[in-house]
Parts: sequence; structure tokens; C-alpha cells
Amino acid sequence: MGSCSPQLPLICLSDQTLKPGSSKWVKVRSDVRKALEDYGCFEAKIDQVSMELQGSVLKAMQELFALPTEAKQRNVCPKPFAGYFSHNGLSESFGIKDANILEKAHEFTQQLWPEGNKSIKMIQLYAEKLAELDMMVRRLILESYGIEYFIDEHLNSTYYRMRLMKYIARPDNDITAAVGANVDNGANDNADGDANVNDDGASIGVKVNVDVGDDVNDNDSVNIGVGVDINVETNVNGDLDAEANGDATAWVVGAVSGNASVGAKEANVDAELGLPSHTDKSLSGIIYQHQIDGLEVKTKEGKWIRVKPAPNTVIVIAGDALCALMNGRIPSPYHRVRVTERKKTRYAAALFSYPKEGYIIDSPKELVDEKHPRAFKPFDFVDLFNFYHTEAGRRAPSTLQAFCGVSAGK
Ligand SMILES: O=C(O)CCC(=O)C(=O)O
Ligand SMILES: [Fe+2]
Repeated sequence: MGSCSPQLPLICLSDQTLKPGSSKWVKVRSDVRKALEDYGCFEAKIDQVSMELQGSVLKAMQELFALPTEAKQRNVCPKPFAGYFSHNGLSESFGIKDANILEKAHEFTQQLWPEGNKSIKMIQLYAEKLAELDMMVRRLILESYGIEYFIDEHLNSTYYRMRLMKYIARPDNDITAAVGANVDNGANDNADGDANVNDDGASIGVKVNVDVGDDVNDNDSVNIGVGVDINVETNVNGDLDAEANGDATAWVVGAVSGNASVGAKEANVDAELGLPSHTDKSLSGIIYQHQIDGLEVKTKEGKWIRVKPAPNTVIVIAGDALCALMNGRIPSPYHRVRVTERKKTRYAAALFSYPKEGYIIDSPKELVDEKHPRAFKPFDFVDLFNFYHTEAGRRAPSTLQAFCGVSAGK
């Protein structure tokens, strides 16, 4: 903190000194809770993943993305878009379910490298380390609210999915944004009910929904919104501080639609987005940016924080499922990826935790009190996923709120 540009809180989660029950653990626990309540995310300094392993994963990613498109497209998953796909010609990604478990991760090897490849071992080891870290964070969170009894049940009700991502900056003079139809008006709320309208002026929400077909990878120039729902507001205050809000449903489930922006500057920003503004649907996510920055996280005040990559530092980010589980006390922040360095390729890896199918997400009673009335009805995450695919789910300013918000009046 204290530098001129805003930054996320930085918390040291290094293994060496952080032992459950120690005074450091207790301090870190309250820091984690505060950071998540304030920002829905934080930067974590870690030593669980060696530089050597980070380098090996980067090499594996470079190798993977260099494969021919037909090979990459073999990374399919029963859930649409949970496998390989590309967005807007600016990013592409692979999905690996249960990447932290070697036997399961081998399915990915079989899809991509039927003749076998040693890289998967590195990716799996990396996912395993990040999963350990993630479980520690979720343990710290639940302890910080005094619900230790719930830790085992919670951790056993989840699984992991890894995304490996490659981004490039938009080439100059490339016009990619603002294609579409279905214009309608709408105002946006993010998951914690914090309306994304500037306090000091009126806003008009303008949504342009772009629906494209299943074959999303071939046409780089018109794929705005593929796999994402972007709800964009154009602010009429004259400060041109446009908001682009949405959910990258398809990063997890694959809605093939988007709401692209209209307007000058915001169309420009949109066109630069390797990943449009969204909240994650997961419980938690751990993101590692390999050297090149691009990730931007939106604060409750509506400011974008650009997160600089630093060695041995990851971003811990809360998703909608955690927001719901924690009775809205931890928001799932909007974030986006904008690569501005031309001629540089950005690689990022993220490990997400999700509730298992059939598990009912219901805030523990300790999180509900007069100051925090129950915000969400209990739900199965799969039903939330399915709701994202519906017209109503895609159009909702906050899918989580529309699906199970108590105030949604459903
Ligand atoms: O590439 C990144 O830094 C973030 C990726 C992300 O937000 C996502 O996959 O949901
Ligand atoms: Fe995300």
C-alpha cells in the first residue's frame, strides 16, 4: 500500500512460518478475512511452488499452445467450454478437471498428447501445490468466522479445475468490438449488491447481446463476447469512465453469448480485453501471472486495480459460489484481463475450486444475523451453472442474485 496506484493487499502465506495455531496464523487469518471482505481478493506471497516448477509449467504451456488447432480442440469436456476455446482472437485457454490428481490429469494428456508427454507431471504437481495453498486459505476463511466444525465438510465437498491461458495484445488498428444485435437497457449489480453505477451521476446500461455459433475459434475478428456475458454500462457523466461488467460463464460452463459495449472509449477497452470483466463462478481461484501483467480487479468503489506480476506471488480470488456460501460477506470481485504490451505473450495459470454436483450450498447459520440477514437461498451449484445458460441467466445483472438471491423475490 501507499504507492500512487492502488494495490491489492499483500499477505505472506509462505509455508515456512505459517503453522496452524501459531500467532502468525492468527494474524494472517484476520488479514485474509479483511482482504476478502474488502476486495474479494488479495495477493499472496508464497514459497510452495519453486521457481523451477514455475519455469517448467511455463514451458509446458508454451508447448501446449504451440500445438496445431486440431490438436488443441481435442481438449473437450462434457461441460461446454470447460475445455479448449479461444476468445476474440486475443486469448485461448485449456481446461483440466482434477488437474491436481495425477490419474485424472492423464485424461488431458491422452487428449492432447496421445503418444505421452512428461509435461503433465509438472502441471499436476503445480496444481497439487496450488490446491494445498487454496485449502489452507479456505481453512483460514472458515476459522476466521468461527466455523471450524464446517471445514472438513466444506473441503470434502469441492473439486478443482485448472485453466491454462495465453493472451496477446490487440494489434493496432484491429477493430473487434461492438458487433451485435439485441440491444436493450439494463443496470448492473455485482454479486455483493454493489451497483455498478457511478454515485455521482446517472448511468444508462446498454447491453448488446452477441450470439455466435459453437464454432468459435476460427474467426478472430468477430468473436467479441464469445464465452462471456459482458454487461456494459456507459456513463453519461462525461468522465468516460465506462464499466464493463459481466460473467465469464464459458470459462466454466460455456455460454456462447455476450453483451458487448457500444460507445467510444469503452468499445476500445472492450476490444483490448483478452478476458472481459466477469466474476468467477467458482468458490475460490488462485491465479499465477507469468511475468506479463494484464489482470485488473475492480474495487467496491469502481476503480480498476492492475495487478503487477511478482515472483512467487499469486492472486487469491473469491467466486460467486463462495460469496453465496459466506452469505454475501465475501464479495466475488469483477475482474478482467487486458494485455497492453504489444509483441509480448502473456501466460497465466489458474486453479479454481468448485462445489461437487449434488452438494447444496447453504450459508452456515453462524454467518447469518441481524446485520447479515440470509442473502441467498440454498442451491446446487449445477443448477446455478445451468441457469447461466438460460436467457434469463445471461441477461441478469447478477446471475447469482437472480438465481438464488433472497431479495430477488422469486
Ligand atoms: O488470466 C488471468 O489473469 C485471469 C483469468 C480469469 O479471470 C479466469 O480464468 O476466470
Ligand atoms: Fe476470472
